[in-house]
Amino acid sequence: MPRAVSLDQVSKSYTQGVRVVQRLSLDIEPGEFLVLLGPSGCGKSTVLRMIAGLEEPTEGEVRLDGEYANHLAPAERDMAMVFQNYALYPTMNSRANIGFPLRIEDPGRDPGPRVQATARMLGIEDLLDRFPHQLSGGERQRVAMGRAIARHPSAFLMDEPLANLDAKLRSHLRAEIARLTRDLDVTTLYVTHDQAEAMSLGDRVAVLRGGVLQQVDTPRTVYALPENVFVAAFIGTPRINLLRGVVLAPLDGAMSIGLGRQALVLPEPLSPDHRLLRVQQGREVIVGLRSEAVRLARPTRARPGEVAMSGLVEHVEFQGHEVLVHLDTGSQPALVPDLEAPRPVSRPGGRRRREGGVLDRLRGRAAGALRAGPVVVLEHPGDAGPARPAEPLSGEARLPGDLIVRTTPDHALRPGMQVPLLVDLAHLFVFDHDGIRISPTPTHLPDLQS
Ligand SMILES: Nc1ncnc2c1ncn2[C@@H]1O[C@H](COP(=O)(O)OP(=O)(O)OP(=O)(O)O)[C@@H](O)[C@H]1O
Repeated sequence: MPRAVSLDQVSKSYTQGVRVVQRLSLDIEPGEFLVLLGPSGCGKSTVLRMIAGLEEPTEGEVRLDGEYANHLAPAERDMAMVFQNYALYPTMNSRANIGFPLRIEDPGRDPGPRVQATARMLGIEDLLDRFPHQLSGGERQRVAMGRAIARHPSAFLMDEPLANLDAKLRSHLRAEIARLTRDLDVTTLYVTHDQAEAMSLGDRVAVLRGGVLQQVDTPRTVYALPENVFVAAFIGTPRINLLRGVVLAPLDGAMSIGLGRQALVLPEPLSPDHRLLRVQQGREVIVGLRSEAVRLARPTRARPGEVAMSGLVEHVEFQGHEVLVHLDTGSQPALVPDLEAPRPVSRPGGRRRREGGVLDRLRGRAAGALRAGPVVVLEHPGDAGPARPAEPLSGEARLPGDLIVRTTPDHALRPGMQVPLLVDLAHLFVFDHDGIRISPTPTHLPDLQS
């Protein structure tokens, strides 16, 4: 039977006063494939290890099928773990590696038939007599999977199992893991920092930042309705364009969002989401435009809901089937500091290291504004001392230009060209200065009690 796994207000501190996981609540349904996604050091493995019983929560409850389980030893939890480094016994061949947990579980029983059936399922029958050093990385990971599957556990806990493999093998094994877990009808918690992996595997994706859960939902929803700017920036390639804007809502004129030298004029009649932006009049916001929200086309080609802008080509990135055009539109990018930075979320003595005056003030103001905790992203380079570039996401460096647009390779584009753009306002995200989504309307309103 697949297991229900619940975390209720779980926190973990390794050092007094430093919580690497903060009041995390999460319910994983029996048979569900849930991916825990976040940058390095955000506490993903710690969560997995607490569920496995390898770490004890400092506060809160782990429940298995609704039963309190904090005190249960790993062996009593009926779960199997698969790690990034395979963790195979070097002196045992694949047959013995896969059969090992079966022999521990029931020394009197011959593990042979179960090992053989597992190997057949994974297509590794011809590898059974080989030792780990005689296997490639992908083959080793298959054997490690076999060892986890053979026991017929009620849950799989996978910690970046594909991280050491090349891209092609990764995508192949990803499909295999999806098929296997579906066929075996087993609850799976899968840890990764690779958003593409998370999106392709998960029934739901839980995004963690600094030990705090930001959002948990289906891949489609976290992409289409990110609750805050961190989730928006972490999910999707190329990374969402985030621009600093100001809401302009004159009583006697059209509403617009000023973006430096240009403005997005919101078409009349205003949509319900855009109407709600009126209360932000005069306030600084963050505008999020995924690359599919903007296209290179003349104003005369505008479809309903599209508004015109223009941009100066700064850099053209040829990718074969498409081209990424980096443009200067005269706006300022909103940076997302610590997107990738591993760091403790609090320090002994209570206060965090000072990272910049405005940033700290905003972070304080945002505290408690969202169940996920503070998500402050609007950086004022002028106020915060020397400007710090945003941390690159998964190696993706932010190249010149404030807007990246995807287009087909048949456009002859060169740096220095001024090009017309159409922005589809149906794909416009607006986040407030604390980084919380205000348009489309948030699904979770701030909890004023907390
Ligand atoms: N045993 C430990 N003792 C002290 N600190 C620890 C211990 N294990 C983890 N940490 C710290 O806890 C934080 C979260 O670590 P964790 O391994 O859970 O993150 P992660 O998101 O899985 O990172 P990665 O993707 O890099 O593996 C990090 O700051 C890490 O240094």
